[in-house]
Amino acid sequence: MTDAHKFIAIDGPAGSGKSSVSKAVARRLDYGYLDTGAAYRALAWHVLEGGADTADAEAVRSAASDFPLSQQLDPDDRRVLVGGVDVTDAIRDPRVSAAVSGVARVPEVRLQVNEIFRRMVAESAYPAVVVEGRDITTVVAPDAPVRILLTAAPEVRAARRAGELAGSDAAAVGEAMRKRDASDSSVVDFLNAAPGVTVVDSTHLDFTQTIDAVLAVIERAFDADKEPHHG
Ligand SMILES: Nc1ncnc2c1ncn2[C@@H]1O[C@H](COP(=O)(O)OP(=O)(O)O)[C@@H](O)[C@H]1O
Ligand SMILES: Nc1ccn([C@@H]2O[C@H](COP(=O)(O)OP(=O)(O)O)[C@@H](O)[C@H]2O)c(=O)n1
Repeated sequence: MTDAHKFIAIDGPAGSGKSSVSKAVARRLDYGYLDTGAAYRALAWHVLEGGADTADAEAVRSAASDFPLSQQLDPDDRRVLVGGVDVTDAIRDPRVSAAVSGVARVPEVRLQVNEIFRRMVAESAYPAVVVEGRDITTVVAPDAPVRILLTAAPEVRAARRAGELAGSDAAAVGEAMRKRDASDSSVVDFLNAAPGVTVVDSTHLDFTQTIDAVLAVIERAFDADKEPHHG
């Protein structure tokens, strides 16, 4: 059994604002923050570093069997290490973004990293942890008290992501994101909300409004919990 009650689960496609919004929400509430995509990215980096291709499922399984990942739950410590090597910046490289879906497609790897995520949350001293990814609301913590799907229109997501990568053109970034979302969504559905999951669509919300919308969902869920139960 997992400590499902400690999960604030947030899923969504690339560029929807999951990391930035989740981090801000965690800071506001003094909660932990876990970027599950960073773990998949770190494993993709690890496969590439070993000279293999992430399209090779056997190579991915082999890299996963020796994957010394170190990640913190502190929203202000974004460092990710693999075997003592700081890969924080390297895992954002377009080369890793292009390779990561190969890693995410291997079922045994998903089971393995899901256990890492559940253990990190269960063992943490934080009262709750904002955990963001693709399958947190559906697979990793389907019993979480708060489950949110963060979305935004594809062109808005592409523009936001392009704004982060210096010198990149929005069309190329959009196309790379579209490809990755298409590949990822054949593994888990993060484009449609599962029953009980609240959608926050940030297409027409600025950053602060999106944080407030997520905080409002959390507040409502915890207030409803405090209501006396009748019948
Ligand atoms: N509602 C919003 N309005 C404008 N920009 C946003 C909004 N939400 C997030 N951003 C910005 O969009 C970019 C992508 O967000 P990010 O959190 O990295 O998305 P994800 O983790 O879903 O890929 C970041 O630069 C972030 O600051
Ligand atoms: N829970 C998760 C999180 C990420 N992933 C994979 O990891 C990749 C990187 O995730 P990310 O959250 O860093 O991606 P962005 O949304 O930030 O672009 C995704 O493209 C998926 O292939 C996953 O399969 N399941």
